[in-house]
Amino acid sequence: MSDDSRPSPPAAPATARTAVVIPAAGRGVRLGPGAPKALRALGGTPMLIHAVRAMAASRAVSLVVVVAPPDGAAEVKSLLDAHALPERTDFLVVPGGQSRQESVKLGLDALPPGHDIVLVHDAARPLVPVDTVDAVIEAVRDGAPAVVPALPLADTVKQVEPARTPGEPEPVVATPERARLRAVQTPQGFDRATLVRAHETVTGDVTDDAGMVEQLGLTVVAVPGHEEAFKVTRPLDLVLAEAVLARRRLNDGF
Ligand SMILES: Nc1ccn([C@@H]2O[C@H](COP(=O)(O)OP(=O)(O)OP(=O)(O)O)[C@@H](O)[C@H]2O)c(=O)n1
Ligand SMILES: C[C@](O)(CO)[C@H](O)COP(=O)(O)O
Repeated sequence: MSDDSRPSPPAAPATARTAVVIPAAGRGVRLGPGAPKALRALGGTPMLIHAVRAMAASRAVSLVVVVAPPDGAAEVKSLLDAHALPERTDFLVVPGGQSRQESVKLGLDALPPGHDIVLVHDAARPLVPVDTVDAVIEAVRDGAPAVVPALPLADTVKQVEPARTPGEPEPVVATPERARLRAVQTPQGFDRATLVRAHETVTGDVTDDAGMVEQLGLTVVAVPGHEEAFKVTRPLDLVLAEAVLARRRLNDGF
């Protein structure tokens, strides 16, 4: 942990404008062969478009920056142009990098001034409800420098000594108390200056942006996540996403 002892930034004011960075540059190796994951169809529409619409559904969001596969920025721009999106929201597309962390940084670098709250949302979480997005924004407006949507776990979690050879039995070394564990989702919300500082300061392996803020020694808070905000990672997740979408369409009557 690198606590540089600087004070927490002041709370973003209630009028602060919100921008979203959507890292969408991953290949989707765990989903199996095919187009980059964000461009694969869900209910006939690219997963990325669902994620963009989910973010733009919040009236607080005025800008969405999509971080495209490194050689796919033109294709992503065409996709955004071809789909109906709210007119009150601006869209930017930038090419991404080799890791999620690098892609988020490239998205942050492209943000124009005037947005004091920044959300980071995985393109791979296409079905997050707008209430979850708004709850994250509200917690940042209320003064938290970093906010994660989170859910309690259903499984017991074991810490193991990872096998040197895949498939070998792995010794269990600890069982963390489940009641204190949470599975965290996106969008994760930040005071912009805090997130920029985290990406400029923290190096090494991190799996989410809030973890980088923790390494600055700042407090990250969790708000309730949503079961439909799950990440499409493996083939079975896509089956579940199709089912959730079909149920929504049935309920909405189209
Ligand atoms: N170089 C990368 C890697 C990932 N991502 C994005 O980060 C999000 C979460 O990553 P993940 O679900 O792991 O996606 P992939 O990296 O595509 O999946 P995999 O690890 O199975 O290849 C996704 O929206 C993905 O597009 C990105 O923008 N740039
Ligand atoms: C950011 C994240 O979605 C929070 O749960 C997750 O850590 C991303 O992991 P991935 O392996 O890059 O999909």
